[in-house]
Amino acid sequence: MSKILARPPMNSQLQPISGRSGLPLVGHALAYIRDPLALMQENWDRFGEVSWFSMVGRKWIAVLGPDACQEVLQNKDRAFVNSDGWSVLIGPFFHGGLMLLDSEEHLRHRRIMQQAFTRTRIEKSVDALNPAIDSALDAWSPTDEFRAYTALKTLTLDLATDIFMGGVEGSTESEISSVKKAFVDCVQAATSLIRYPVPGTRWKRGLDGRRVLEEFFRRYLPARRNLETDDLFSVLCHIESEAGQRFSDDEVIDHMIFLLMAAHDTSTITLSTMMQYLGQHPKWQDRCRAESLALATSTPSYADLDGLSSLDLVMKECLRLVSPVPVMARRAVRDTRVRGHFVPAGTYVSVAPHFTHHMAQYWPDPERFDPERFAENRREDKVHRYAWEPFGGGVHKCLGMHFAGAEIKAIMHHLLTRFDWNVDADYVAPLDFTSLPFPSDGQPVDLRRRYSPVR
Ligand code: HEM
Repeated sequence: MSKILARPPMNSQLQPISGRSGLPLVGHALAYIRDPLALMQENWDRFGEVSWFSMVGRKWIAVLGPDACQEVLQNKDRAFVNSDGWSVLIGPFFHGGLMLLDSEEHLRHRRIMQQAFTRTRIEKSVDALNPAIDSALDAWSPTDEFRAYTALKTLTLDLATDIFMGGVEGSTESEISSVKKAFVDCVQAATSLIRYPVPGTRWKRGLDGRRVLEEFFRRYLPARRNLETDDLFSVLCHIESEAGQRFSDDEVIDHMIFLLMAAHDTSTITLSTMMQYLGQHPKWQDRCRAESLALATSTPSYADLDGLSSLDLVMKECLRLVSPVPVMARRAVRDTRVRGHFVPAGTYVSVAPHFTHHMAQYWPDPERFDPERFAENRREDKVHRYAWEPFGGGVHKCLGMHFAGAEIKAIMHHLLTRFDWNVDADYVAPLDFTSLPFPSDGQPVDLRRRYSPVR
């Protein structure tokens, strides 16, 4: 049965938001985890662009379609905040991260952090990534049931500790592995159903993990302040905005913990989606491999990676098919409107690019893997400014998107030149959306060592 969220003020001409509460206690949480697209499609069919649904005792509005997403993300009247929205999901573990800040504070931090993602810095990161990827892939042992997602997750976490922390000279191997575990605990805690620090729960492990990460970064921070190197940890200690503002020690720590999270699962799922579809479409795999081999190097520069045009089309298509951040959280801090609907102060808002990416109105045959839709002669993504929005939009648009593209292409370049792989044409990844999407079977691929690596 549908109910309205709140009655609009008299004479406002605004529509109420209709929706449904789902199962007792859990609401639509299980339906979302299993198949968010089906849940959103049902809301779209029944209620249109703006509707409400319930998640573990809390009502959220679903903002669907590019027009509605654009309105919230552009946030012209500043009625929506990130902090109160994201905090209920990940706040205790990732507070202080750029995505959880608002208004002037957000602007100040973003202006400083932008200096960490300039073209020159990304070029240096690519130079550091190449040998790290190369040596990590030496450890891959191909099999016909190789768990690609699982291996990619380890790879990207290793790269993050290398590239983001510079290995942190002086730290021991056991310290680094406890940091990795603490980080994973924080990520997993964000989706815990029990949200109290009861011993033995994911929530408690997450809180403990946060403490481990804080202590670790605080211990090594003075050395990073003293010596400027190219890793992100050191960079955050030294950058300043054009107005000369810098991060305090606490701010560096908060940002490091958040950036590890922002960079890790998002890149991993993109890579694993690319491996899946390239495994199912050998012509595309050959085409991408031919471009990579033509570079004839195992140390491609950022510009080289930029020139891998087929890989770029594949990456964009995979970001469309499986959006690493399927929904973005916001909260209304005062009464406002979305597409003519009344949104009362306090409403939790989920903006859903993943749904837009599968709308047949904008993407012909949306479930088909068709990278050419992004080619210059088609540019289906241009049909609406917010038709393709895997990196969000507005003032919180992903700051790491160019870094992410470079890292993903660098890893794919190394994979394509070393291996070929095959995935059954009928395989459908069993995606779990408990947090960011991941294939619950670890994504098996038939992986073969094909070429001796280009040196
Ligand atoms: C395929 C990979 C990635 C995807 C799809 C992705 C997606 C997103 C999205 C959708 C947002 C906006 C969230 C919102 O508006 O609430 C975001 C924000 C952010 N991302 Fe990414 N991201 C990726 C990789 C990265 C990487 C590699 C980094 C850093 C190294 C990064 C750093 C950030 C930061 C700092 C923000 C917050 C920006 C702000 O609030 O001003 N992301 N990302």
